[in-house]
Amino acid sequence: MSTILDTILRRKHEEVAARREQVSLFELKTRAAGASPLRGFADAVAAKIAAGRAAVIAEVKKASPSKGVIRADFDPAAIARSYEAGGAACLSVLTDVDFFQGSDAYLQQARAACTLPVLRKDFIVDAWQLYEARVMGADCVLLIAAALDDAQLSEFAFIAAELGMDVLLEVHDLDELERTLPVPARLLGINNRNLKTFEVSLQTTLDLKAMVPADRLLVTESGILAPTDVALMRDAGVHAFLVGEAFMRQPDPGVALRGLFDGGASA
Ligand SMILES: O=C(O)c1ccccc1NCC(=O)[C@H](O)[C@H](O)COP(=O)(O)O
Repeated sequence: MSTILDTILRRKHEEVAARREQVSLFELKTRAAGASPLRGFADAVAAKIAAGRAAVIAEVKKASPSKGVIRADFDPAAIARSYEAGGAACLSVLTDVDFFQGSDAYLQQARAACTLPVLRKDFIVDAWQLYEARVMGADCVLLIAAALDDAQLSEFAFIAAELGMDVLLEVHDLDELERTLPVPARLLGINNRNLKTFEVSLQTTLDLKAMVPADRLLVTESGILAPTDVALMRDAGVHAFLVGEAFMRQPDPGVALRGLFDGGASA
């Protein structure tokens, strides 16, 4: 049976094929060489943790396949400024159009409005998208183990590194975690959301945590909604968080960030 992830990936291949018709890889590589200077994404996460704080990767997310529209009044620049004031380490900006109502322009607007490093949150299925990510200003890209084979994971991580970008490698189960062990990436995300069923369980991070190599920065992703969720993770030694919905549903996302991470402990 086809899952939502299968549907997203099928559509993403079509979308990238259409985009490649518009801009050649050669042209994109030329543009990438002149892209805006990199902001160290993994360094920003590591710095927060080294200071004893939670490292919050705050997501700019208008809608999702599981929840529909999350934030109708959507101003990426204002959200980015609010997140920076609220103490975020980094931003994550959805650029997928069809399933998340995201946009490349949203990433550019958010990044231009603050000094934070930015993750391009999308479904990377083709190396071409890595150059595209750098051209639009991304400092980090997401590589989802469930969406890529072993060779692609290694090749895409290598190209991202050549472009100077950090990689957030995302896994959801032990098999995926083991597949990522040979892949060079500082950030290892454990997604609490099963992308095939939408089921969310924070237990996913707690179960896999012990198998994550000590040299990776572990990021817990999805379903962090309450201070008790933050405390559960921090007590288990997890100090980096990717959070979207909990902030996007509040009038001021940066104030919500401070509230969720204990009145300023993340700032
Ligand atoms: O959010 C979804 O519904 C979704 C569905 C299918 C694939 C990916 C999906 N989300 C991507 C994410 O991983 C989250 O946006 C991110 O971790 C933040 O999660 P949350 O704090 O629960 O908004």
